[in-house]
Amino acid sequence: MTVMPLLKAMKAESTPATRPVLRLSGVTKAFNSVIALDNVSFSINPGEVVALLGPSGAGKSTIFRCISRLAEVDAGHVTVLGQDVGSLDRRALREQRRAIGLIFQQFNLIPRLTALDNTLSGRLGHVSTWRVLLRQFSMADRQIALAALDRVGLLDKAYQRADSLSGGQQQRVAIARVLTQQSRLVLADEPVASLDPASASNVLRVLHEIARERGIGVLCSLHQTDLALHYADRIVAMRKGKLVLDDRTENISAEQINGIYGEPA
Ligand SMILES: Nc1ncnc2c1ncn2[C@@H]1O[C@H](COP(=O)(O)OP(=O)(O)OP(=O)(O)O)[C@@H](O)[C@H]1O
Repeated sequence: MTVMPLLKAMKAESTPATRPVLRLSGVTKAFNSVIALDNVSFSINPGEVVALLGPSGAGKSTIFRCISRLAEVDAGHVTVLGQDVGSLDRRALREQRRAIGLIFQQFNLIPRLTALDNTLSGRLGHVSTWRVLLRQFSMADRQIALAALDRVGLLDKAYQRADSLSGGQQQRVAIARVLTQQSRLVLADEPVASLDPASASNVLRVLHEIARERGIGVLCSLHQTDLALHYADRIVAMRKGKLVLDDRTENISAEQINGIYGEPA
């Protein structure tokens, strides 16, 4: 099968469900005397890009950690793809973590591997671990990965080492990996913080497009409010552990945005 028909087939099978892919209900988390999250509730629907804003120390990283249960909540619930994260046993938690696509500020690619091999590592949840370790991927897996690289505009770089790519290109490989993983929820922790403005826009545009196309819900922490207003469907803003704004981007004024960062947190 060539790359394009496979890409269409992947689109067809990923019909968006209607229930939220992520829901936080009354999530509270304290570290000793510091209340990092104070009764935080919001949800993300399939196909929706939600920008998570807030000054340093507002609680953004803690939200990511509670979603992947790297931190246990003190109260409230986190529901990922319909499952209460807190109720999962170790095996179910491992499976759920594999279903969540992760995009980090520092790309987290394996530098000496090609763009294609890095993209193929997104098949980890779909094929046995030994196949991944020995890089024994089937032709179908390779086609899925090549289609994903094509989608992010990097098919011509498939056999180039990751460390020879620009930052923006590496981040697009990370998006291709998420596509190959066929995740329905993507957590992007400051994905464009280390990119120049043009590359940052390009990465967020691709992220927004694939969210729409595949019905993927994206939670993306950002420090650049202009990019959030341009590429996010909704903005969720935190301040001192409290959720202070949750609205569609088109309803949000410059004043509201400035208010998030107004005084030091
Ligand atoms: N492991 C920890 N131990 C103690 N305090 C913590 C821990 N993790 C976070 N905190 C505190 O919880 C609060 C929220 O921190 P968090 O890292 O979630 O903020 P943030 O919005 O991600 O900030 P930044 O934008 O700087 O990354 C801060 O006051 C922080 O000092």
